[in-house]
Amino acid sequence: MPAGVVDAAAKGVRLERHAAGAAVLLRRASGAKQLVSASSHLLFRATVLATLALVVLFAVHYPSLLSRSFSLSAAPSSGSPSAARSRSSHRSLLGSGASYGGAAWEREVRRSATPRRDGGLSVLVTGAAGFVGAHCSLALRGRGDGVLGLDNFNAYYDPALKRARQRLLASRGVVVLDADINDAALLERLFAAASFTHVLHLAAQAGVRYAMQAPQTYVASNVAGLVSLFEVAAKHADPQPAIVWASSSSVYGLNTDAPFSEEHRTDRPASLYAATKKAGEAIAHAYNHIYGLSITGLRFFTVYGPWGRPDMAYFSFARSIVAGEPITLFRTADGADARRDFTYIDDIVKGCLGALDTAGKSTGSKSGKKRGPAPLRVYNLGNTSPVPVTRMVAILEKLLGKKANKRVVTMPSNGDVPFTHANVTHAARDFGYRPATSLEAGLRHFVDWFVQYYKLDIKGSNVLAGKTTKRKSMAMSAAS
Ligand SMILES: O=C(O)[C@H]1O[C@H](OP(=O)(O)OP(=O)(O)OC[C@H]2O[C@@H](n3ccc(=O)[nH]c3=O)[C@H](O)[C@@H]2O)[C@H](O)[C@@H](O)[C@H]1O
Repeated sequence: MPAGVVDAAAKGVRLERHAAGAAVLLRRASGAKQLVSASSHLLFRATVLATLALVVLFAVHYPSLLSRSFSLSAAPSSGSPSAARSRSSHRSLLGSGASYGGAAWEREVRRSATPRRDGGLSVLVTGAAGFVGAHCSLALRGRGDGVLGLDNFNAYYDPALKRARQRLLASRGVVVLDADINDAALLERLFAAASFTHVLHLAAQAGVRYAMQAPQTYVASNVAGLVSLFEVAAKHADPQPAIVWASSSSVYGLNTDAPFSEEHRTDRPASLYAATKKAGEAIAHAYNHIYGLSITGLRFFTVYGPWGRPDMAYFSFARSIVAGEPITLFRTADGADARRDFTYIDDIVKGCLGALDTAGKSTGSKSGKKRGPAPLRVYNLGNTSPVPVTRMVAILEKLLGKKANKRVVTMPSNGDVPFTHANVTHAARDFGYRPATSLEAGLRHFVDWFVQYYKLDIKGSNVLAGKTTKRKSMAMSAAS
């Protein structure tokens, strides 16, 4: 065979081998492709299933977040009070979301909300585990009204104190749900479960100076939360309840006319706290005007007493005096003592109940029609006798048997106002409000409770401020 033919034949054989090899490779590649395609189908299905499972889990644990509810928060650094608050609010959403609804839950709500006397009120109390909320809830229950409380148990101050108040209320038959006023779905269910005649809306972010640290929490509670409540009361409650809510003496801001009267200017707030309360009064006007909601705003003046708020000066000073720690007293730039119209809790409770009893009915309905104008009221609830903060400290020193370690500084520009002084003639005229407790008497009641609650050994000064110990069973003054 000629060499050229042999070469060509050899090339042909090699080509055939290559072609066969390529075919094998192609078959293998196509097999691999099928494998890849099959596994990507599997992967896709697994991803879809996992996503569905996550959605189901999310829906079970966070139903409020899937509804119309919302919650604003600052971006707190971890460990700050606002971080704790935000964590707590997260927990409360879990708590309320996971547990509300169902026949047993509705029975509990109705049982707590049902009056036990003829003509009794049925009151939804927001912030019921708070200072004023707990006292008012007990007083309402004490006279036979139905009370259902809610509270988000945030950590602005020691939640253990709020839990202790909740336990006390439970022992008197008042249920306080872990719930946030921004949880619109929950509020709707509450109004569907019980026919509340009234709402006593006390849930709020309190504290004048803390507003500089956590501004968004004030907007979330005092503005968004108020709107959330008004929305549900106006559009979902049938019949609409009458609403009494906590405004503040701080709305008078830089007002210098004294005593402060409801006719005075309130357009110069000195703090964001005051501004959110003033915004609340404007929002109340709009809901009254459009939806015929009966709304009463109460301007509280520095409320104090047993079961009080540990962030307030009288309470934190008592702790510091007992612990031998320094206290800081603010003086105005011209050297005057700051003065407050300190108002005792029992007087405030009487004012709140008086406002509820005289509230007048809402005139709107779920359909959006209102039959006519509904009451829109605002009242000062103060003591009518301002006292220098230095005098308050002197009374505490006497009651605690120990001198304060005082540091006096010029009042920082942090939202504080130099004095407050209430004119209460409108509240006296409309529901007989007459404050009857002197600061000496009121602080005595406070110190009695304080010593008992924290199990303090005052005589031996053997105490640790800030330590919460197991609460002794002790009645609230408002209920006794
Ligand atoms: O009526 C209200 O609407 C508000 O009342 C309350 O605010 P205030 O009247 O500012 O009470 P509070 O803080 O106890 O300070 C009392 C006095 O102690 C002085 N004060 C305070 C702190 C301090 O370290 N040193 C000091 O001298 C201070 O200068 C002041 O003169 C509520 O907290 C608020 O939520 C709101 O309800």
